[in-house]
Amino acid sequence: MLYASFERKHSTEDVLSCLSVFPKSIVKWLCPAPSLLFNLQGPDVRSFPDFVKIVEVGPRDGLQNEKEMVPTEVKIQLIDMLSQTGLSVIEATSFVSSKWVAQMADHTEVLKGINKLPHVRYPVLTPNLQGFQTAVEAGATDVAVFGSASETFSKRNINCSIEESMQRFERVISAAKQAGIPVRGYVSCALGCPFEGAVQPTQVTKVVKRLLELGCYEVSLGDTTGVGTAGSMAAMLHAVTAEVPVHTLAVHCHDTYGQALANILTALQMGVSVVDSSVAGLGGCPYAKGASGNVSTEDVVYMLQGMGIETGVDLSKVIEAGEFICRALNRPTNSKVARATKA
Ligand SMILES: CC(C)(COP(=O)([O-])OP(=O)([O-])OC[C@H]1O[C@@H](n2cnc3c(N)ncnc32)[C@H](O)[C@@H]1OP(=O)([O-])[O-])[C@@H](O)C(=O)NCCC(=O)NCCSC(=O)C[C@@](C)(O)CC(=O)[O-]
Repeated sequence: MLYASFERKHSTEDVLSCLSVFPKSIVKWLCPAPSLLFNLQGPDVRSFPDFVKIVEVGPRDGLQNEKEMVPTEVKIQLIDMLSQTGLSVIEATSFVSSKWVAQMADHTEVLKGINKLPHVRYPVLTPNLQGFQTAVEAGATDVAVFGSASETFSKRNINCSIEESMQRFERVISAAKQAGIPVRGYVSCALGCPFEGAVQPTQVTKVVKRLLELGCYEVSLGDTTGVGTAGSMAAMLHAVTAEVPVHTLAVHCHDTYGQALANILTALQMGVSVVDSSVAGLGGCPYAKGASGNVSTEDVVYMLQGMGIETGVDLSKVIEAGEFICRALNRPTNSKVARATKA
């Protein structure tokens, strides 16, 4: 493992120079755009953060793709178990149309049924004003809007163009401001689109800037189908952080191609300190066929612990929550750490 001998106190330059001893052929194999990653200099290179905020998206992103309806009480118990792990943000559900995502139709019951702890935030997805209003009636105090860097994905996922989505979000954000509710933003397809293929970093930057200008406090960059590599993550973040402060960004990596941890590590190296993940690696997007789950929370916490980076999260309790939901869904965990721990 390339980063096995890394200690947080080593400078990024040390790590990069250590990596450069690998033969070019291995480097090429590891990363299709090694020159970008290994030539990071100046503002791109930062020291790793001392603390990483983990945004748990399992109850929403993890469960939304389940074909069989997951009982509402199972969703509630999962969120209540996750609330006991030290996580400070748990995305609870989404107020989308049940004709589009039937699995989230019990959003109100879920949000009302969970035992909300004062130190935990429970954001919910709200694609439009209608969703926002229903969410507020159900007691939401934190919401998220979700856009895309790809026109085709925007149309398939939320039935409108990117420009139309921004107009919808403007209305949501304006209503949220009046209600004193913070709004997070997502940009899907930040590293590639299942319909259009490559997505230009300049296009991602444009959508991120727009969401921040509208009033989102943070924008999560979604590798929706997990096609990204350390090279494309570095290239995209290089472009985005040239235009917006890095502390306003989060990464949201699906692990379809097994690249998620490497991509997260690259993002941390470039100053990102907010990481989305899903307990047991559950999930996938119903409008991105073939996309597997998010990176598992267990694997992210394990990696960060090994690097001496604080998360405030108790790994064993997350593993317990993962075991609970995998039992309920009758399937094995996608977390390698959970599997290894059990073995
Ligand atoms: C956005 C809409 C609603 C537009 O859907 P639409 O059909 O264009 O909406 P509309 O405004 O034309 O209204 C049509 C009907 O939907 C109803 N409607 C309208 N809005 C709502 C609402 N909020 N909640 C409930 N019902 C709603 C509305 O009342 C009406 O009902 P009818 O008169 O026909 O009975 C739809 O496309 C939708 O719900 N899409 C959600 C898709 C989704 O949830 N995708 C997964 C989440 S995104 C994701 O996973 C990616 C992410 C965030 O994780 C990051 C990453 O990995 O990249």
